[in-house]
Amino acid sequence: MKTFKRLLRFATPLHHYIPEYVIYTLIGIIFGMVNFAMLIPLLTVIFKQVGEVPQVLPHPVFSFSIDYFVQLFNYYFYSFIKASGSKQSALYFVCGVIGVCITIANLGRYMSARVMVRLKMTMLSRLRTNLYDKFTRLPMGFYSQQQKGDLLSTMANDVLEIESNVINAMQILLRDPFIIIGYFAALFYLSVNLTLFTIVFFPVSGLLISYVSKKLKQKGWFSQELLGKILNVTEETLSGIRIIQSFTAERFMRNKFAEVDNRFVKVSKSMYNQRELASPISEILGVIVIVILVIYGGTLVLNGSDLLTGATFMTYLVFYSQIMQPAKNISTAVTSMQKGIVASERIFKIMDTVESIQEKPDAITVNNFNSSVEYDNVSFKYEQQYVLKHIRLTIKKGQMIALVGRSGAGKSTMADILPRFYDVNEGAIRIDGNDIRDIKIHDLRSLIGVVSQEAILFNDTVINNIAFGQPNANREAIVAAAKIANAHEFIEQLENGYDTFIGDRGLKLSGGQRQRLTIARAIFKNPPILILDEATSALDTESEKLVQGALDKLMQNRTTIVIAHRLSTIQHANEIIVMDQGEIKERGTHDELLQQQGIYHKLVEMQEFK
Ligand SMILES: Nc1ncnc2c1ncn2[C@@H]1O[C@H](COP(=O)(O)OP(=O)(O)OP(=O)(O)O)[C@@H](O)[C@H]1O
Repeated sequence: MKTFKRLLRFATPLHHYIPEYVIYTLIGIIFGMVNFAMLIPLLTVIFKQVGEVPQVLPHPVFSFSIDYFVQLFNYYFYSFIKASGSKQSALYFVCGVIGVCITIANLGRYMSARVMVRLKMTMLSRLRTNLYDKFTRLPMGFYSQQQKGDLLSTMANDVLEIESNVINAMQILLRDPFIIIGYFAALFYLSVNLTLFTIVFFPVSGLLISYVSKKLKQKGWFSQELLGKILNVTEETLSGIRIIQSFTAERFMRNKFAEVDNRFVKVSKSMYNQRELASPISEILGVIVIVILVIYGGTLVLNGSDLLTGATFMTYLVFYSQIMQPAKNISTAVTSMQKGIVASERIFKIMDTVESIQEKPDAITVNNFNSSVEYDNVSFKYEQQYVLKHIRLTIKKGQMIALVGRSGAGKSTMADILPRFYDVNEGAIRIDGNDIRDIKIHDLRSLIGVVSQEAILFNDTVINNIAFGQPNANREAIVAAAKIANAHEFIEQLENGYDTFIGDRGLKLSGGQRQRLTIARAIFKNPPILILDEATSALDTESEKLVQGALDKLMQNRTTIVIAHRLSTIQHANEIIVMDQGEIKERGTHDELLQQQGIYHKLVEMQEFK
């Protein structure tokens, strides 16, 4: 119930929908019932049971009761026969009333459905947007523990699940109980005896249905989780298709896929089988009651009892049959509601994930970088083990610092903690003397530009990729940035120049071209502090020259941290930091380090040897 209430909050304010919905629904129900009530006069006319037309026809005095409306109908019914002098015209009159009632009832239903569509769309759109916002805010640490497929499944399937289950169920649960109450009132009006008899059936079927739905809830969790796994394998396959094909690992991946798929099929089958059970159970119970009803009521009519005429009994049965559908709807709605609630819980679990990187309420505004970046006794761990230990490093404005060391030494981690992708566990990082945790996150990140090994681009035009996040950027400035990044020439040769769509993740471009675009993006952003994470390591020599040239221009007049494997590119660094197992083992200029004959010396020798 808590989850459901929370879900409803996404559709607030509810008074924009509920009163309107109730009015339209009541119109639908009342005119639907009047429509069936017309059966009594219709059958009476057809079976020629209309008695003598009374001579005096008093117009009934208004009161809000069924009797008033029955008398009003009779008044016009008999006036009509009297005026035309034939019972045939009474038939036309009844049919006319039926036609009008059907139209109004359906109009009411349609309008109430429209209100629900409005509520549904508002709620789903807010839910999706909230989830998306959360995705953009969640820290890197969250993503290293979560699989992309699971998150995509939440955005696509769970939201859809809410659409198809919760909202439809809500629509039914807000409407059909009223239909049932309305029809029961009419049934009581028609025959108290018969109705008391049928009422016993309802709680019995209710208990059965709630038992089935409870079982369904557990499986709902499980099957969505498995669906997420299917998406994970698919996503992995699509992004690694080149490797899968070249390693001829298709069969291996297929087996992996088939394994999760089979488990999903098994769980889904059993879940659907149970869900399907709800409907036949209620149907069988329903038919049993009707049979008993027909025997009991039919006997009364056959015995000529005063309690029930043939026409009333027939109408009673029709009214009763109208209860079956909403009753069945409710039972199905309860089970789908459970399934939808499970999906909502999954969405809320993500929404409730604590954002470990928080901005202090009194965070300070920083617009420029003036003197230094300082790692002051910084220690950091992702999980149990520290991967950075007591790091002390000061980078003065305009300096270029290079981080080198074996794979896993902690170089990328050093870079990631500067824009607060992760927060340090001990010590502090300071920019111009301010602890970065005291600075507004937006301001901090605006000071820093990152060019990483993997060129991350978006499925958009060249221009929007360079001026990423700034839709109204100056075109000339963009072109100037591309020129500095050695990218202008190849962009010009693209089909639509700067307006060319570069495909999913920039797949229409070569590796070097992609990298130069990311450099152009960094140049355009023009941040005072730059992090270059092995930006040239994935390129061939020709491409590397172009990219390195672009990088050199990018680094001019900037404070730069370079993570490099190719030591030739960092010989001019103001300071080279040699890291190993999370610690700084050596530091100094290229020449100083060579003289030390330590780790750096060995690394250089190894590369020269290559
Ligand atoms: N998201 C993560 N969760 C847990 N451990 C991590 C995570 N990222 C990195 N590590 C671990 O932290 C240590 C340092 O990793 P880091 O990526 O900083 O090294 P690196 O020096 O940049 O290596 P490389 O040169 O191979 O990129 C490694 O032992 C690595 O296994």
